[in-house]
Amino acid sequence: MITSKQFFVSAIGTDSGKTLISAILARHLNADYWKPIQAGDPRDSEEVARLTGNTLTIHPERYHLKLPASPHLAAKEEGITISLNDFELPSTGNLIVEGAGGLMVPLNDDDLVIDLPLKWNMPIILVCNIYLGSINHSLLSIEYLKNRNANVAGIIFNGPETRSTESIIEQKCPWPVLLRVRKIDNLSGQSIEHYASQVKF
Ligand SMILES: Nc1ncnc2c1ncn2[C@@H]1O[C@H](COP(=O)(O)OP(=O)(O)OP(=O)(O)O)[C@@H](O)[C@H]1O
Ligand SMILES: C[C@H](N)[C@H](N)CCCCCC(=O)O
Ligand SMILES: [Mg+2]
Repeated sequence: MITSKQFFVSAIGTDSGKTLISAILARHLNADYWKPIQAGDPRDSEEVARLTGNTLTIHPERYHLKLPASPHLAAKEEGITISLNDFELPSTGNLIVEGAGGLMVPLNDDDLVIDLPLKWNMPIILVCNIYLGSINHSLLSIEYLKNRNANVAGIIFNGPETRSTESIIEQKCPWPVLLRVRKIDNLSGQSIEHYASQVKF
């Protein structure tokens, strides 16, 4: 029996590199890509298509909201209430699903981004980008994943090599580091290939 590999990519915050890392993971697994909720433009789906040379299947967003904001707010602006029941996982093999912002970003008054992978029992990959303040944001996210008893495949560091930051997060994190992505000067298919060959699973 062939088992598919499906992961939900979340992060310690927005603008953390989830889209870039989703492209790397999708390339590594030859997986489809799906961004269920896009708030604002440009669309992450277009960036993943560009970075992977239009070779992968990209599933259409369930919501493409105009306002570049938290989904609960962007939806409210358009008179929409997002419900967890609105989302149906694409029926496919390997799949990378990208969240919006971080784990606790609200979809509506009750549900959060993390409720999507929990509903699907989909392993989460947490992107920890590196900046002053990211130790706290990473450890809070890790504690919250534990608190929600989430199925977590591992974490990925994104940013300048900072051993002191990475080692304290690794010490306190029960899941493995799957990849370390450094600043890429010209974001291209080639850089995606380079990192895709380094993913540890
Ligand atoms: N390692 C890196 N090297 C160069 N640029 C990067 C790197 N990581 C992220 N970026 C750039 O930083 C910006 C934010 O990254 P990205 O769009 O992937 O964040 P995100 O987590 O997907 O945000 P969102 O929550 O909106 O989906 C983008 O312009 C991206 O190309
Ligand atoms: C618009 C942005 N690029 C993301 N798609 C949504 C980020 C929501 C962040 C909400 C928050 O944590 O304050
Ligand atoms: Mg993104």
